Amino acid sequence: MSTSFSSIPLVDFGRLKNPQTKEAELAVLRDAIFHVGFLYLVNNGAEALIEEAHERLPEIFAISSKDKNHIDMLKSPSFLGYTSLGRETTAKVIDMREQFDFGSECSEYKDGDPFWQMLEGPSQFPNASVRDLVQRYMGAMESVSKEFVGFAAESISLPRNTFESFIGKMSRLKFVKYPQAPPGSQGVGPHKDSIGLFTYLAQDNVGGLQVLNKSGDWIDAPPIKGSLVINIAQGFEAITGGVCSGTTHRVIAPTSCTRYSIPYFQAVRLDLRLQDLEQSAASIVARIPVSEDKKKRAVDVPSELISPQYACFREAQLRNRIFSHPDVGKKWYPGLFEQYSQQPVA
Ligand SMILES: O=C(O)CCC(=O)C(=O)O
Ligand SMILES: [Fe+2]
Repeated sequence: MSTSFSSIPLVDFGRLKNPQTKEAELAVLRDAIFHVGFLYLVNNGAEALIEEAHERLPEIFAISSKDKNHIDMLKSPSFLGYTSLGRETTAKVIDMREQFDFGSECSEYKDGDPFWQMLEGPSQFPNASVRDLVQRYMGAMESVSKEFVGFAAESISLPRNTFESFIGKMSRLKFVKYPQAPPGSQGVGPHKDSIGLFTYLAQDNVGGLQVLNKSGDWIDAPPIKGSLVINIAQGFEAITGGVCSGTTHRVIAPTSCTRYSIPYFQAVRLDLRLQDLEQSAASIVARIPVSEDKKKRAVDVPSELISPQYACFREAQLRNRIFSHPDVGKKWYPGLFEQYSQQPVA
């Protein structure tokens, strides 16, 4: 087994569901989880909806600035809504992308709730037809992702329901537009997804997504029509005690056309505290067969969720949102913004 991958493995959902092929496909999934942290899920059953959503994106991004501003993310302490080009930052560099962030339906923040509960709240939609599309799309992703974590558990020799109790309330969905930009521009900078268990990404046919391997080389994740690119996010990394680590990735901005993408971030429970997690992680980790490949990546970004600096997931996640969207962070969480600005992630 090579320790540094040079391509992204492909997992067939149909084969996972078929008892005749399940074992063989679980071995492919296990390899992807232990060695790569990224995979393509083909035959996922959401192909028609993925195509429909991608067909709608150009028209959705073409709505007027007035309508976009009406649902600006600045209005949302839950970091949901519209973000115009140049207002998002990753690894301290501005990302060349414009986006709408949505969340699955959940109850509103009430007076007396802990302040971090504001991370989960109502979405802002530009119109009813986008709301309908988002709700259908999130429903489909919720089913795929729930089934997928079951297979992920089985692939690493854990009971199928191991991760179910870690799934959070509000998953997030983004519609993203990367405009044509000068060569070498940052679409989104190197990062590990902080806000969930796994991310399920539907790319268009342009390309530009790259994944960091253990030798420090950037490996292309070229588009495969109808597939979902799934990657381990920091929640799953933390729950497995860092054994199944998240993989750093980035997007190089397109130089000759616009690129669109739709990432779905499967929620992890925000109320988990590091100490609860340490206990659950210990029992999970004890049952995971030892990976043959523990090699750390040569170059990497730190994982906020497993940093001892943050007491719990919600704090780590809040910090991540505040840094990604500093204008929203400053407005709603000015004290934390100041405090986190002084502290690099350990
Ligand atoms: O747009 C993409 O292909 C990836 C986006 C991404 O990595 C993210 O939003 O976390
Ligand atoms: Fe990402």
